[in-house]
Amino acid sequence: MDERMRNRRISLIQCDIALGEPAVNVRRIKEMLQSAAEAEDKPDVIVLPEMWNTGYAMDRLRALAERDDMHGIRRAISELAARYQVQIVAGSIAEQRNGKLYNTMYVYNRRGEEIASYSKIHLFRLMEEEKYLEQGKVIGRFDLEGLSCGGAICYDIRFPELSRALALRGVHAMFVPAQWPHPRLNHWRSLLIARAIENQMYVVACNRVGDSGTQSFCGHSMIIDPWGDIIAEGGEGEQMVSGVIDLQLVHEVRSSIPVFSDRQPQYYD
Ligand SMILES: NC(=O)CCC(=O)C(=O)O
Repeated sequence: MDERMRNRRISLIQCDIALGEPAVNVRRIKEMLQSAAEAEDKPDVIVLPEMWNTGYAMDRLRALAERDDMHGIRRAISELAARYQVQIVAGSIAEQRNGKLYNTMYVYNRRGEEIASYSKIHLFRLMEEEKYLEQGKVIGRFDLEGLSCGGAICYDIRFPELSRALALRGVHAMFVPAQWPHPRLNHWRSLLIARAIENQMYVVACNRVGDSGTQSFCGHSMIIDPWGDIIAEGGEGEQMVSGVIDLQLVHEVRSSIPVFSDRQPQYYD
């Protein structure tokens, strides 16, 4: 196997988000994407956090959420992916489609083509998502140059059924954009590690930092390998968190403990 296809460098942009300021956020994210893509150790994949265009400005979301590319978000990310020939898991954005609001992840290949989207399935009541957002109805699967990937957005990681459904569809790496606040840092870290161990897959999770209203977001973006070891972890400030993932390790872990052949689904429902 081509070594570059096997080992991939991933960079997570752990950043603050300006509440209800899409123009500010788009400008900052474009700058950060550009500097990530121009880094000496250029990543194969760049990952962004959840709802990075608006933050949780829920009561103003109908006016602020992206519709008809009004802030040029999808076009801008696509152009950056193509210009730097880098793959981008563009976190998620608040968007309006057919009059409904969604929290949606978009994914771009090195040619700037939009290859997948996933709208958050499990809406988080503590941040009033269920009042304002429509839930997604389809799980998110995509392929990054031979790496079989899945998407889960923040609260989704509390539902092991979703990551297991992705694993059963052959996923090797689950990407998790998030806006996860204190005081639940231990849940964030433990759930991500558990999802990686139980599904024997990489978990690549990009959280935001900074304060917004009463919330203080805890960062600690992480790349976790299929054995559950943390290969990169951020602190609580703005930073790039980078690491290399190796598809071969997924196969090695899955053959050392054959969890998928030992499942007994006839007893689970
Ligand atoms: N944005 C979210 O989905 C937050 C989820 C969260 O904080 C949790 O504890 O779950």
